[in-house]
Amino acid sequence: MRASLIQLHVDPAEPVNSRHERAGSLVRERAASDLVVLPELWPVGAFAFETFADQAEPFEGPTHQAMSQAARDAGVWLHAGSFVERAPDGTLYNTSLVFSPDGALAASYRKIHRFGFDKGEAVLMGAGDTPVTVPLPDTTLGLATCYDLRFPELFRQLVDAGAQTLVIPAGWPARRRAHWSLLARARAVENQSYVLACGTAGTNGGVEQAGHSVVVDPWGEVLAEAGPYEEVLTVDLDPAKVAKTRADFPALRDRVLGLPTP
Ligand SMILES: O=C(O)CCC(=O)C(=O)O
Repeated sequence: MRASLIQLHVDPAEPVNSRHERAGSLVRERAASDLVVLPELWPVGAFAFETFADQAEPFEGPTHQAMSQAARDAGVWLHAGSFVERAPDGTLYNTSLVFSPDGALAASYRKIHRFGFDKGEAVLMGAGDTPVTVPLPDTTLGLATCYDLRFPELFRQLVDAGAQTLVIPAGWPARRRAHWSLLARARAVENQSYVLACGTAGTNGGVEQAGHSVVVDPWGEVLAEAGPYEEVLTVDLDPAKVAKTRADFPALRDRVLGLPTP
C-alpha cells in the first residue's frame, strides 16, 4: 500500500481558492498512491485564529467539494486534512474529511482535543466527541488531529476499534518539534500501528510550523521524514506488518484493564 503525505506550505497571503487548486494538483500528481494525506487546517492556517470565523465553511463547502473532486480525479483514498466547519447551529469545528477513490465521503472526524488552553482554538471551536476509524481495503485508519497526539487514551480506543494505521494531520509549531517526533514514534510503538503524521510548512498566525512530517512503522522505525519546507513523502507500507508485529511481540495482549484507582 503506497501512502503519500503532502506537507503543504501554508501562507496566509495565498488566497484560499489558490490553496485549493494547489492542494488538488498535488493530490492528482499522486495518482500512483493508494492513500494521500493532507495536513490540519491547511485552507486557513492552524494558528490564523482571527480568520477562522470568516473562513468557516458549511460541511459540504468548497474544501469538501475540491477534495472530493481531487480524490476522484486521482482515484485515491484521500485524507483531506481538516478545515474550519461551521455547523448548522453556528458552532465551529476542526473537521477532517476522508474520501474514497470515487470521491464519495468515507468518514469525517471533529478534533476532540482543542489546542490553546484558554485561547485560540480552545475557545473558538467546539470539541468533537466521537473517535473515528475508517476501513480501507488493506488497512483500517484511526483518525486524530494534531494536539490529539498528546492523548494516548484516544489512540488506544482507536486500536480497540480496529485501527492499524493512525493518521494525524497537524499544524504543529516548530518550537515543539521534538515533542512531535517523539510522540509520533511513541504512538506507533505503543499501539503497534503505522503512524502517518502530516504537518504544514511556513508560518501562520505568527507561529512557525515544524514541518517534519513523518511515517513510522509498527516497530517504531521511521520510514520517511520531511524537512521544514513543502515536501511530499511517498512510502510503501506493508499492511501485514501490523498483524505480524502484534503477533511476534504481543504486548497489546498483556494490557491490564480496570485496575482500582490508587
Ligand atoms: O500540542 C502541541 O504542542 C501543538 C498542538 C497544536 O498546535 C494544535 O493542536 O493545533
